[in-house]
Amino acid sequence: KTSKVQYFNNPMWPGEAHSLKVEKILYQGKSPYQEILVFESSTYGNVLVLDGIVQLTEKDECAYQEMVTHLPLCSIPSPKSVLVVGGGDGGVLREIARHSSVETIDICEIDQLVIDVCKDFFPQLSVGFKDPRVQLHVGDAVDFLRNTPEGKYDAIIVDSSDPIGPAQELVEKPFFQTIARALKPGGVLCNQAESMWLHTHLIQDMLSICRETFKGAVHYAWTSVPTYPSGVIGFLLCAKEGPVVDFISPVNPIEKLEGAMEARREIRFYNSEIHRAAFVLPTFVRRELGSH
Ligand SMILES: NCCCCCc1nc2ccccc2[nH]1
Repeated sequence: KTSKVQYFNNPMWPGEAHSLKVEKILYQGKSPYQEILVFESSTYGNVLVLDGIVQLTEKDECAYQEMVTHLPLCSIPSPKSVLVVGGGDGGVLREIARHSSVETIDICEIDQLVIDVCKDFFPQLSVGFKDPRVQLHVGDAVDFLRNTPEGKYDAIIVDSSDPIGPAQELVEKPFFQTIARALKPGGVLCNQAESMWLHTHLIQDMLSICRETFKGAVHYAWTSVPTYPSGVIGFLLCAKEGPVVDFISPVNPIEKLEGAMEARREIRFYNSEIHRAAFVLPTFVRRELGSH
């Protein structure tokens, strides 16, 4: 029995649909923000679907969670305070916790039901919430950041769903301005930035907003996630001020993390070479994004 997880009319990837074989539906529900589905797939472990869009599978979540976290955190010497916007599954928290320099981890997730469901069905992601440095704020990140003091964070990670639905306002200029204000002078932002195969217009819009808002380096990076439409997803890395951070080579290599053996053993995707490679772009992307 297979069920089409993606529908042909999804505006994010019109005309495309992706299927995973469903062994068993584990949870179906609706929060005030989105429909939530969890099922056991035949070959990718448990799968989390929000409004019909695959958010993560147990098999390939590492590619996304590790890259969205370590690309920014390994690009600054000693991150101490970090904010996660979205990320209710806990995977980014799990990855941040590997950085012993980090002292405080704030997370602002709008949907409590996503957090509860992931605690039940994705224990190896929601383990991130157990770290004593984590402070959970359930609510709208736009309000949260408006009330955040200036210069509070070394790094902000926007682990959002797509800009259709609850995450629409997370790609607009005012939001990026509140992020820039909340960052410390040497601070960095990393946010989910769609697919180079499907969304170069959206990426161009985000890039130009970020180049106006952040005075430092702004680069696009990408990774492979087989269960995402087009098989890739990208990230926008922005430095609040220049020229200290260039992102291209990790100044805080993951291999040097204290207790590296422990931390590295659990890491399944990210390493310092993959970090460098992530910023290398295909020719059509350089052309369309205006290679910087
Ligand atoms: N926090 C999960 C981030 C991914 C959300 C779902 C998703 N999957 C995608 C595939 C290609 C481009 C953008 C995408 N957005």
